[in-house]
Amino acid sequence: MKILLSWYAFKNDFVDAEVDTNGPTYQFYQYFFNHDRHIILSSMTGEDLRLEKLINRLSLDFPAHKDKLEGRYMAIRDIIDMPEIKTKIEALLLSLQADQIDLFISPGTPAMQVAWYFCHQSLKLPTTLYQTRAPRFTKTNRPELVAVDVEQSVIPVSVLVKEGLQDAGHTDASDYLITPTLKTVYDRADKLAQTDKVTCLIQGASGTGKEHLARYIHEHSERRTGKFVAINCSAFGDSLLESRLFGYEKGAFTGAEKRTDGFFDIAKGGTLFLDEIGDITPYMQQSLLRVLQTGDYTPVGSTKDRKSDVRIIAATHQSLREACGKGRFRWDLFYRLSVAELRLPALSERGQEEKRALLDHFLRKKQQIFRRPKRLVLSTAVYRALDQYQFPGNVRELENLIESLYVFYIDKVDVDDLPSWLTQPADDLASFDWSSHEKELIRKALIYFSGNKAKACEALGYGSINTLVNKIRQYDITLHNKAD
Ligand SMILES: Nc1ncnc2c1ncn2[C@@H]1O[C@H](COP(=O)(O)OP(=O)(O)OP(=O)(O)O)[C@@H](O)[C@H]1O
Repeated sequence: MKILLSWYAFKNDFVDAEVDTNGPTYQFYQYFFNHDRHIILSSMTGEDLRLEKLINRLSLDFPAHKDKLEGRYMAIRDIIDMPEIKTKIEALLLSLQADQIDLFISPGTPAMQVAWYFCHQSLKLPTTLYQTRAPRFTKTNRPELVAVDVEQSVIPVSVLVKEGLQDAGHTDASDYLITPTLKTVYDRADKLAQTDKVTCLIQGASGTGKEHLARYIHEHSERRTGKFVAINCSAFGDSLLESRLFGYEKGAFTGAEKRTDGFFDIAKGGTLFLDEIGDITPYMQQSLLRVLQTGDYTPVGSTKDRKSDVRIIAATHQSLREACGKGRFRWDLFYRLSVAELRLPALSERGQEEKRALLDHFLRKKQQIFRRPKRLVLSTAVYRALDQYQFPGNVRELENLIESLYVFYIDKVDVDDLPSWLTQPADDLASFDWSSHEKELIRKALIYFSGNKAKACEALGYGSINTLVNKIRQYDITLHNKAD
């Protein structure tokens, strides 16, 4: 099925509160619409008169398409909050992934357009971005449809968004749910926050709240007036990571058109959070060790050192001690980083009561964010299903689930509304040996792509080549026909 998705334009699709036949949505129907279905998105929670008006008018003027039209309420709290918009359309796009999806990006706020762009670039779904050129800018005096040519990337969207919005994160005390199993770790974090630059290493599986804890330390320290800058080290190769961290001089490399600050400069007086530190190469380990030992760093292409004034908080999902034992990570860097070590438990280690407490916490939080008058009510069967589900993606998976329920449901949720993978009987998966399955997949991908790791990495959907390299090492995979 070929689906068209678009926001409607609050201003450009209307004149004097009536549908504008020269507006982008109307004109799309006049000239270009050849789809099986069109979902028009509204940022409101419901009862959006404009959306109803637009759908009625399009149905009336283009009766052949009447049954293809559908309005969808996305309840965006702040129409320029890109991460919020991105999260919601990401959930929608994933639910449509079996179809061909055209994204008409002309209508909507700039944040909505950027969110389409990020989702197109990173989700790797069969999406195409379209915009229209208004008649006054075309030779034919008719609108023109322009496909936006954007390469899809292997860098996860979280990295792109995080990088683009370093200042956007803001939390208050109620954002931190400190349940009994987290009490000791957050108490230690409080003590650490009282020191100025003491470095810290947070260990925990993906989604357990490492960045959340790092932000807590920052916000409870004297450094809270400075910036909290987060970077996912595994998403970058050496030269990109080096230039992002330390900055660069004009002309340092092709494309370095002006002197640019790095994250050490931006986070001056604040905190630098280095996620997935275990994935950095020996070269970058050496560079970081130098900053930690001497307090100096050198921008790429410069001969002058700069003084570092950041607290470094590093995080990893793997055991760095083990990596050091195997010679993959430097012990001296490990000791410098782990002056204070904090470990976050997986959600499965935290017990049912804490899982329920987190569920309630996110039901409450998301109600505020979505500005819903009432909290979403989950049926007893939903609670039972969630009790049984293991949440391998930890707190993040649980939070995303509640968020997507708020996107699609207004008042209550029953067990049939849950995604099917979540309600599968647990013993279907209990005997599933993920490691050997993954090892076999990697081996086959490498053989298929004649040992080319970049292609295998893309096909397997790993965010970075380092992840693949580490897994090859971890599973001890050897190929006889290596050719990369
Ligand atoms: N104690 C907590 N209270 C409330 N929300 C939390 C808590 N811990 C984590 N979260 C939420 O869970 C989500 C995942 O947390 P976070 O991004 O910090 O995980 P992470 O361990 O850094 O993940 P990754 O390793 O994949 O980067 C975030 O949206 C965060 O707000």
